[in-house]
Amino acid sequence: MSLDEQNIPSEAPHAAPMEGSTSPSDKVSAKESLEAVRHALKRRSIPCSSGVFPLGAEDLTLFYGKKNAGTTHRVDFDPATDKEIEALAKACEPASFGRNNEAILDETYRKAGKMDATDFCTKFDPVSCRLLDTLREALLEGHDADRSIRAELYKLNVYGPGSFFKPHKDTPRAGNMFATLVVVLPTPHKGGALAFRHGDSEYIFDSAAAIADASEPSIAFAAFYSDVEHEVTPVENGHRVTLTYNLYFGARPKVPFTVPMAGALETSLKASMSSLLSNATFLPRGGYIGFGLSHLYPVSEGYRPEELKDFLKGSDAVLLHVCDELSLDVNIKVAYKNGWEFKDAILCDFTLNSIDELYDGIQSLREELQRRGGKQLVSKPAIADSDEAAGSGDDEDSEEDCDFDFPPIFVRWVTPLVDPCETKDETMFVGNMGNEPGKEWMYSSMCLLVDVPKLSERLDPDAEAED
Ligand SMILES: O=C(O)CCC(=O)C(=O)O
Ligand SMILES: [Fe+2]
Repeated sequence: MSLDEQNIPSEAPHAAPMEGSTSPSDKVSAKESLEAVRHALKRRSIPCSSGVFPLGAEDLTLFYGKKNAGTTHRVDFDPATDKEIEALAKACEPASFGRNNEAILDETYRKAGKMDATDFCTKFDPVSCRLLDTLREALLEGHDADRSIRAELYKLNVYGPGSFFKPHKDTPRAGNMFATLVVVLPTPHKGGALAFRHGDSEYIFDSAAAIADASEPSIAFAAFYSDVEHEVTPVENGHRVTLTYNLYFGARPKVPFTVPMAGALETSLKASMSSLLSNATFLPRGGYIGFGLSHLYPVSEGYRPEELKDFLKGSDAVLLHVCDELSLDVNIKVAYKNGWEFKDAILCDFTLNSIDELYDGIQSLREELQRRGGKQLVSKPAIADSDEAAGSGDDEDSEEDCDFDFPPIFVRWVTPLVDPCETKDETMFVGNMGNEPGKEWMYSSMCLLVDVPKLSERLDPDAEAED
């Protein structure tokens, strides 16, 4: 089960499975099928897997010390003494955060100690203790479940009383970096919960309480897609010691190890999409439908959005898989927009970076996007109110009466484009805030553009287009 698949309510709007059907559905309206597709994809659950993992002190021994400092310290969590933890806290440096390329020290935003991975060594290994195996099922889709995940140790952090880290997304460092793992070591403390936000949902994981309540010695863990907004709430007492890992997609095995299983999301999405596509009132003459992806994805200058097909997360990966199963032609596009509205967006199959530095104002950006082949987006409702009543099901994608600077592309949106800067805390601009400076890779809002064939071809895929 993917992180996004958890908590899928069983009550979904009615959608008749139409797989294998050769006649148009007259029982379920296109609107109902569309609602069922939207319902399946709704960002209702937090893409996070968290809990406790039983582990003895012998697996947690920590050594630390600076190069050429002459001394190395050892901490055993059986349990560690206050003196040992205080010494560890003292050996840390103040943790900065990233705003674009800048490393910023600002204790009103992040108050914690950090130790770089070069200055410590831990016996804890998420691979050999099988924590990563436990997480794999939640992190990867059924069809990806035998894919390898590489865990790169990133930092050790110590949060003393009053320490916290305000909302941010974790800075992307590569196209295949997709998730973060936080491991909370068993030291007595209170507070320092991890709070996550995605879409309209919020989830709080009180790791301190989880460790205290565990029936056997345990660490606490939380693994989440790195573009999911998260924060560490203030530590009330004691010290919260964490190890963080960046998780990367490994290569897919050439021959699958296991027979892939469809999850609940895949099953309901495939049924509702099949139902929609076989409805005679839905786009009888064909056209593009767009799905704003639920997650943000790292892109860098010159990156081709199509490369992302290998790195989609959660429900986005399921959506692509379902489109493939339904033999639909799918492209990934990036949307560049003017201001905070997508109404003037330009859809591109190339990416730019450092926009503000490279282009002098929005007009020259538009010109550059046009020069590179970007298309002016004309958004349309997936089903116009009049469509089903009129029975025509598709209004003309007409250029008449419209004033286009350059070639338009007409898209009917099933799910909206996500604003990369959306945050619950409107006093902050989290779009460029990360846990590390860096602008080489930036999160971008992407969409799947699906080319829906005309009705006769949908119902009989073997029939050649006659006109
Ligand atoms: O320590 C934690 O729980 C999370 C820290 C974090 O969010 C980060 O390092 O980016
Ligand atoms: Fe973070």
